[in-house]
Amino acid sequence: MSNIKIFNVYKYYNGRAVLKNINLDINEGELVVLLGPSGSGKTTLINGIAGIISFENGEVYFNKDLMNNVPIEKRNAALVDQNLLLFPHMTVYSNIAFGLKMRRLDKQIIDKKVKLLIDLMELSGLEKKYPYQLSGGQAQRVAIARALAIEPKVLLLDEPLSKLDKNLRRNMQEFIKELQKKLNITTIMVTHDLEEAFIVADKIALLIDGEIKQYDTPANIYEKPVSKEVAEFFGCSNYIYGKVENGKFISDVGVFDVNVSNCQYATYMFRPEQIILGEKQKNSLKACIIKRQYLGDRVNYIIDINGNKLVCSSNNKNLNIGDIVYISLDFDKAICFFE
Ligand SMILES: Nc1ncnc2c1ncn2[C@@H]1O[C@H](COP(=O)(O)OP(=O)(O)OP(=O)(O)O)[C@@H](O)[C@H]1O
Repeated sequence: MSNIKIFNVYKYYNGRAVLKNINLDINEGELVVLLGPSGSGKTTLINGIAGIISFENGEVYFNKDLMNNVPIEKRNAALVDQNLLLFPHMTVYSNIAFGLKMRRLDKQIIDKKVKLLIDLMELSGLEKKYPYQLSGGQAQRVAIARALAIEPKVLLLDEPLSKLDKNLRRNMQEFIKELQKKLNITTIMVTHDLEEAFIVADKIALLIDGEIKQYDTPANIYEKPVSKEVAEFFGCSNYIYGKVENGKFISDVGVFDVNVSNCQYATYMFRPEQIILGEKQKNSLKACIIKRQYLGDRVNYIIDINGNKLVCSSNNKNLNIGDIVYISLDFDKAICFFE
């Protein structure tokens, strides 16, 4: 197992920086997700960590060893990407054993290691099957088993589940998370799927336009985004603009007690689920429903308060356009961005 340190990494293509000042500290045994929109640099970064490409600037360390000039096969990192590239003419057993045979290990040792992996990856009974006879999820597990066979210190997964359908993908996400914890192997996984990132990650590095915008736990990155840009990436947000004076936030929506004492312009952000629909109370605000979006397990209501539109998510599905409702806002839990 290994910790990973990435320091001041830059990568240029045709004179354009596609990675800018990337810094990451990954603890031994952690699973870090590189999350970001298409073209943000995720694959470039993971390929550089694997040693498939080199960076123009910066350093990559596994433990305290500088990897920059270490060739790919000596880095002790295994990369699994969406293309899998299982050997089509080899059985499941031979595919998993391949790396071990290349290392000329004793046949009995190979057999023992492959059998352990077949158990671990829940592939029993499939040893003699060929890749074309496997389901997508089984083929993914073989690819991961093959990568793990050489006992890498670092596991690198580049969108490994992108070709699976939704249900299979969910099962494999749980599987990868459990496996990674069982083996305690330092892992970096690329995805552009928010839910997948939340399910598997110990920490998420959000990459936008070649820069890490926030590196944090899933809960912090969602609930305490450092900027509006990060907040927007993780879904719909409501913003209330105003001024803070003597511990009061004065806005078009209303005047609220807040814990911010300085006198300045501020924007408070509320996720749709943080706008709570309820009975009329002392501090609740009167609003009118102007639109509703049925989402199965919940409804998003667009409400109007004094001409301000807010989105509010609720599992009360019985409200309709035109209904008058009361909402409460917990400013202690909201994120405040100062202007
Ligand atoms: N070999 C290359 N030559 C020139 N430009 C490249 C090369 N590889 C990647 N790029 C550019 O670098 C940027 C980052 O690409 P990269 O594949 O790392 O993004 P990504 O976040 O993994 O995207 P996706 O989610 O679509 O796979 C893109 O603008 C891409 O066009």
